[in-house]
Amino acid sequence: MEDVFLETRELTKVYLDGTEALKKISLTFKQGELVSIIGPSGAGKSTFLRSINCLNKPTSGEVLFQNQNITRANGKKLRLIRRQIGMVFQDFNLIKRSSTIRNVLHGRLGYMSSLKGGIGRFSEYDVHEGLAILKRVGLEDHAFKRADELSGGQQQRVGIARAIAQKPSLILADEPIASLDPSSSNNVMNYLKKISEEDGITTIVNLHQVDFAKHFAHRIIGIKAGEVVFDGRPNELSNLMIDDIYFQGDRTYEYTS
Ligand SMILES: Nc1ncnc2c1ncn2[C@@H]1O[C@H](COP(=O)(O)OP(=O)(O)OP(=O)(O)O)[C@@H](O)[C@H]1O
Repeated sequence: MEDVFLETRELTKVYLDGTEALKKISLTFKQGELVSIIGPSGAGKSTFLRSINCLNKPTSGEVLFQNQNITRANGKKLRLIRRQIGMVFQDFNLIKRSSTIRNVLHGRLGYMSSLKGGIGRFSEYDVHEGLAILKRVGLEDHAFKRADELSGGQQQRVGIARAIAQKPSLILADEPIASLDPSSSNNVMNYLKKISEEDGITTIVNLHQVDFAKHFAHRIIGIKAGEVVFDGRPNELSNLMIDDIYFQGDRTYEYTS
């Protein structure tokens, strides 16, 4: 079991209104794998991703990250664990009026004293680092533009760059391409995969588009009504299985593979 990097044990989330979003999800993840989570709307994908770093506190069960129990951590310990986990969001979550590079350097804040971080001062080393990271996502020429002057795909690449600035060993991406056109989606997924492979970062990506999951992920996990109903390699995910994951009585979903 030594190559288990991240593990969820019977992870359960029941919201205050009684919705059972996750039902005892037990999974293990290896270092460096790119895993896509698929499933119909309301299946529990976001809840699962957000429960991993306790942004959404699980009701019961445990998350073990490099043998550290995140679910029992709090205060400084939780902050130190979270620093190793980069998040990428559907709506990018950038500071729109700030420059691209400043957004990227926000990923470094977890490494700065709160005083320095609070007034937003970055060292020459940080700026140099920020430019190098922007180069990795092909945005070095946009470093000093305002974030809201960039296209959606470029903004999401800034989101990825900000996550890398954190020097994470795990990236959690919640629907990173849901608001992008197919060409930008392809571009963003290519960068995410390249960085995950080059840096050996375990990456878990929630995706609505099954064809993107099949193309980019090493492994696909299908979640339906809070339970894992598929866990395998992209080539093991048959159309029948996709039907089974998404079928809710009316077969209204679409997939293109
Ligand atoms: N804060 C909340 N309070 C109550 N129920 C919630 C809350 N957040 C999510 N839920 C419910 O939990 C279930 C899982 O939601 P979740 O957002 O995790 O699904 P999802 O698979 O990510 O959906 P989508 O693909 O539409 O984003 C749904 O039934 C949802 O309505």
